[in-house]
Amino acid sequence: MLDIRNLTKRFGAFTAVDDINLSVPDGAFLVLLGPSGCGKTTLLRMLAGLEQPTAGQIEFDGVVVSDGDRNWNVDPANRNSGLVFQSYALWPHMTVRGNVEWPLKVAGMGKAERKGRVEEVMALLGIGELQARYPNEISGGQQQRVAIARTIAPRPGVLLFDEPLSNLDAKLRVEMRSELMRLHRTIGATSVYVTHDQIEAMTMATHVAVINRGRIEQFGSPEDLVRSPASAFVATFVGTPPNNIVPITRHGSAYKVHTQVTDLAPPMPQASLAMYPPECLTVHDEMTPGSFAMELVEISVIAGRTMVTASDGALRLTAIVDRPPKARLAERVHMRLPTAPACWFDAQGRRIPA
Ligand SMILES: Nc1ncnc2c1ncn2[C@@H]1O[C@H](COP(=O)(O)OP(=O)(O)OP(=O)(O)O)[C@@H](O)[C@H]1O
Repeated sequence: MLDIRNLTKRFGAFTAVDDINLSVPDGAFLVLLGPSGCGKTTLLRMLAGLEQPTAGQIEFDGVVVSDGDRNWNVDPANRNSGLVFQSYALWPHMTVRGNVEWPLKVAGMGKAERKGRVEEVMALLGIGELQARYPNEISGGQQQRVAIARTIAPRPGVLLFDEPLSNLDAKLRVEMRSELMRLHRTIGATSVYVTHDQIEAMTMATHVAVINRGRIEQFGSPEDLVRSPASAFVATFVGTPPNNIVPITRHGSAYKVHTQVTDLAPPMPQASLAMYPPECLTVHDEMTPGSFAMELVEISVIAGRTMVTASDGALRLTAIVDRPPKARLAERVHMRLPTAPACWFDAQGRRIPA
């Protein structure tokens, strides 16, 4: 079990990680998801022991490995964790085999056992044939495999990944994603994976912590986040494409959805943002009752359906529809919302309970 309690990291007056609590069971694949600068790398570095928490504790399998309140930290090499970086950080003067073997040598493993383990992990990552090559003689994707093999060789209980696929091209990323999931199933180590790519998070995670400004916005399964986002931030950060959030304002005795007067009444006075999943919107070539005239800004085919994004300057809406509109880019389309939103948020983006 990985347990994080009241974890805080301040750099001077700036709080990068703000009182985070979460725990995942053994073998979980936890993804830390959030926009640039939200504190996810700082959190991962504290898990790795590279950064000392200002307050709070980290526990691996019931053993405290970092304690910010006591200003105490188990050394990165002695906390039974392994870190895979975005840059592969392989030793350039060592062969593939040498790189994978290195941490085992450092750990004092005997020669015969070492040989067996190196063969085993190289086979697991499919890099056996590259063993005599040097890092500059193999591709980026192969280097990442070597880096992963080197990290898992000493059998760490917790595997930490810092955006490990971000330097790979799109096709290789998808392949490596499946590869990492296979690896996770095989070795079963609890994994923590940092990314700002919500697709990666949604496909790989058993648990996702969405982080915003150093705090957890929501912690749950990928399904929870899409079906039941706890905040407008989560609703617009996850999902392919993400949900639409539309402002609802008072208009005399009635309400307006964006610019249109509506019969819709918010469930509570403070409900001022309505969420509409993209598959619930319709797109029309002509004006229809309640539709918004907007400029078509993006159109693409996704799995045989069409994703249409249109904007009127103040609001941007995305719909997933079966048939593309006649309009071309920069031309006018008419976007229509369903009668009722999927859920409501207050002006601060907090979910209003149904
Ligand atoms: N050593 C440091 N000194 C001062 N501020 C820091 C330090 N390290 C990180 N920060 C700040 O803490 C915040 C969180 O940084 P962090 O690297 O954890 O973000 P991130 O979510 O991983 O972002 P990215 O996806 O861009 O890597 C940022 O505002 C960053 O500028």
